[in-house]
Amino acid sequence: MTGRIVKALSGFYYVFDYASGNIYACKARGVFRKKNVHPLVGDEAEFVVTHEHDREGNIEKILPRSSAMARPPVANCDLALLVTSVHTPDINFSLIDRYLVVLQHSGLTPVLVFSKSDLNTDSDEEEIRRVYGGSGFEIHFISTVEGSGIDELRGTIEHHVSTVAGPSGAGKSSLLNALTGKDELETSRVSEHTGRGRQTTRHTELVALSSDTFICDTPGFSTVFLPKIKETELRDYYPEFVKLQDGCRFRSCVHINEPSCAVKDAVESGGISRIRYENYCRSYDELKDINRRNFK
Ligand SMILES: Nc1nc2c(ncn2[C@@H]2O[C@H](COP(=O)(O)OP(=O)(O)OP(=O)(O)O)[C@@H](O)[C@H]2O)c(=O)[nH]1
Ligand SMILES: [Zn+2]
Repeated sequence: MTGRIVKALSGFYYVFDYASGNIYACKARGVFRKKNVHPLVGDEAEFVVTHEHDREGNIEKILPRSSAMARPPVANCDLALLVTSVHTPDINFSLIDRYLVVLQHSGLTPVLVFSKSDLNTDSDEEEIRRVYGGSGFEIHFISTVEGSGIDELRGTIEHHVSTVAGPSGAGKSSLLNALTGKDELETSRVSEHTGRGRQTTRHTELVALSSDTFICDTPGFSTVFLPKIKETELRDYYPEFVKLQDGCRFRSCVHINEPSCAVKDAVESGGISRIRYENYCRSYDELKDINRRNFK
């Protein structure tokens, strides 16, 4: 049988069986011993059922991973819902643009989710579309208070393993609750050992929304440092720049001081958002600085 590990706790791996939708509590001794593989939440596993009645089994094999993140520790995630509000807290374009670089560098496809749309004016949303409309990233406006935009987002994450990222107070937990139908994912659970008190350390779980749609219940990427890349690579993380770069005179153009630069021309003519471009220049300088210091 084949399924996906949705939880790891106290030596058991909980495997969601693709065929039945049942969850089996599995041991993975053979996998450890023979292959020295440490299964992760998100891994796809071949397993055998040892006790059908108790839904217990044994993992025989971990299928090849396409990716693995550190925080939260999840394998095979491919989409990141980047949740930010326009008001309360106020939008921070520079932070969003850094997130977009970090998420792509981690191998995730970012989806821009602007939360709390019940607080937005029409002109707020027009501005967002002016800044990100050309970026190629998918844009959603949602409100968990009004329940708007949630169904469209459900369509976007279908057939994917998604994680939620974004700054504090953006509405990540509220969105997770709306998508999973669970209440208060974030409320600390009562300790199973003592039966009292509040567990502060949480374990990461994937919630199965269908047999091939999973979402990680622990928001990730709470801090965003630019990845360790060369400053000349940064341009590759701005899809709207990549689209135009063949029009630059120099193939190595980083769109800053070079003459005949199609990206700079597009900023002047309004085809590329000046906000995006200025954030790019700032991050470029920052990376250049870091790389120069590390080289000395
Ligand atoms: N007006 C409005 N408020 C919302 C909406 N969604 C969430 N909020 C409020 O925004 C605040 C933060 O929401 P959370 O879901 O806890 O945000 P979070 O991103 O998980 O926050 P952290 O745990 O700090 O990272 C709460 O007071 C929510 O009630 C929304 O759609 N509209
Ligand atoms: Zn250029």
